[in-house]
This record gives sequence, C-alpha cells and structure tokens, in this order.
Amino acid sequence: MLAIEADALRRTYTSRTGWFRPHRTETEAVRGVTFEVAPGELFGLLGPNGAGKTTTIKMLNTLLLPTSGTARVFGHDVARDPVAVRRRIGYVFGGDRGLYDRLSALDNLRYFAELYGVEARGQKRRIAELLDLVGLTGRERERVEGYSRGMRQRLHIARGLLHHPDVLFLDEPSIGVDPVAARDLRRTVADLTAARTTVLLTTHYMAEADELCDRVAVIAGGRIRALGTPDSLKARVGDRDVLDIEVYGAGEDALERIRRIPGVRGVSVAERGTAQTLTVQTDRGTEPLAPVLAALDGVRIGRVAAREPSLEDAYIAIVEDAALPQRVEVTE
Ligand SMILES: Nc1ncnc2c1ncn2[C@@H]1O[C@H](COP(=O)(O)OP(=O)(O)OP(=O)(O)O)[C@@H](O)[C@H]1O
Repeated sequence: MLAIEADALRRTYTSRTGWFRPHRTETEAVRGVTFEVAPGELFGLLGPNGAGKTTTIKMLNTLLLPTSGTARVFGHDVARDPVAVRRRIGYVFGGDRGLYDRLSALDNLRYFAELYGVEARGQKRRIAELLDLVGLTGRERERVEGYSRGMRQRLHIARGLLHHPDVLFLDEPSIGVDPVAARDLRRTVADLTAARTTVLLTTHYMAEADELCDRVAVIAGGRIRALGTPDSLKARVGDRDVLDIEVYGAGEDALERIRRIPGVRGVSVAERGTAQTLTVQTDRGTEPLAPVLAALDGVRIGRVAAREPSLEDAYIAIVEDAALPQRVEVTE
C-alpha cells in the first residue's frame, strides 16, 4: 500500500476584500496536483514562495479540505476519514510556535504525550527513545528557552513522532538554523527513514533536498513542473555548464547584456551581503567567460568559478520555464 496518494488535488481560496464595495477574490493555490509516495520514502516538495506547498501539505494532513480531487494516507481518504489519517501522521513546521519555552524538553514531551494519548506505560521509554533519536539526551532537563534554533527544531521532530506516526510532514525544518546545526538536523531526518518513517519534506535549501530526498517534486503556480530523483532532475541541465561570478553592484542592464550572449540559457542572482553571486547557465561547450566579463565591464568582480550543474540549477531552470507566459497558456 502507498503511504501517500494525491490525485488531481485542487484548492481555491475565496476571500472577501474591500470594505466600501466588498467583492470576492479567488486564488487557485493548488491546480491539480498528482503524486505518490512509497512507504519509507523521503519525498521533497520544492517550490518558490506561494507555489502551493503548504496548501498541499495542509490538504494531506487534514487541516484543509480539497476543493476537488482526492488524497489518501495509507489508504485512508483525507476528506472522508480524517480521524484515521490523523492517527497515522505527524506534522512539524519550522519556526518558533508549538513548544512551551518555560518547560524543559522532557516536560514538553510528557505534556504532548498526554495530549496525543500516548499510553502511560510506554511513555517513558518512547520519550527516551526519541530524545536519543534527535540527539537531545543529556539536555532534556534544561528549559527550552535556552535551546538553540537547531535544538528546538529537533525537539519539534521528537514531538511530532510521539504517537509513532507512519508519515511525518516536515515543513521547512531548517529555516533559520545555522549550517552546523542544519547538518545535525539532516542526520536526524535521514535516521527517520532508516526507521521506516515516511517523510514529506518542504525546503528552500536545494543542497538539503539533494542530500536527503529519494525523489522530489518541483511545484510552481500550483502545479507540479517536474518530479523524479534529484539525479534525474539534474540530468535536465546536464547539457549545461555553470559559472558562478562574485560581483559588487551589477545592475539589471548588465544582467540583460549577459542574457543576450549566444549560448546563455539563464542568469540568476543571489545577494550575499554587499556582494552578489551571478549564476550563469550556458550550453555545454560554449566559451562564455570572455563575453560575460565583457558584459560586466565597469562592475567590480570577485571570485569566478566554473562547476557542474547542481539541483539548484535544475530547480531554477524548471521554475523559470514554468514562469514563461507562453508555457502557462499552453497548460491552462
Ligand atoms: N488562507 C488563504 N487565503 C487566501 N489565499 C491564500 C491563503 N493561504 C495561501 N493563500 C495563497 O495561495 C497561494 C499558495 O500559498 P501556499 O502557502 O500554499 O504556498 P507555499 O508554496 O507554501 O509558499 P511559501 O514557500 O511562501 O510558504 C499563494 O498565492 C497564497 O497567497
């Protein structure tokens, strides 16, 4: 039996706006999403802000009813049998909500174990097991207010697992977590699937998805634009070379000049403090460096590096492709 089956899921939000002349606005957040997740699989849902990831997760974990389409968790329909679904799932979201700061980690877990109806006999052992799994054994009597973000996040995961769920939804677990703590967190997530828990993960960190996920779906504008193993997605840009160029203050005109160079397939910019990193994707075998540097005439340039395409490059290509106007018309 499959862990998760989403079939043509759709969700439209209707909100009332305007006070003087109220009118209804409809947002089609999810526009027909279909995918399956096997038991024990670590499945990633990737996409830009507003793509529909949270809405999809909320339909799967029974917090929102689908406008149309169906979804099942271990065979239980989310709309018709939400109680059975809830028994089999855990939900962990990034950020600060959901823990009692003035209690110790142990007391937090005891409290939630009561709330989730974890039977009293097994509680102590379950809590000890989970503290061990998330690497908090020895720190469990400290108040949560003194915990780092990474430790909190690991405690959140322990909380989400108290009732032995078969599926864990992890929404942006590493948001705001420093790189070392994020690495520990990834190890914890990887251990979950080793213990046969199915994980549905959303993240904005492509390196994290690449390292952890068996398969990923890229969602943009409420639709799945690509689905497969991280390697199969990377293969989509396998015919490209990538240049990372550190620059200081490159304007839109410089980017436009680079975009017009023959062989250039895409340019993206990441702000890094005072510097920006330009990532230029080109057809393999073109020699883009000289014309790109010429296009950046007058801009201060730092480090330049050529590298193999990563999952992030594939992701950017997929999302940019989805944003092309003609493409939207074709799929509409
Ligand atoms: N309660 C709501 N009422 C109206 N519109 C909503 C509501 N919740 C979300 N939306 C809209 O639905 C779309 C999808 O939102 P959703 O939160 O699912 O995206 P997301 O992929 O999770 O984004 P993010 O990465 O920013 O969390 C967005 O356009 C958003 O503005």
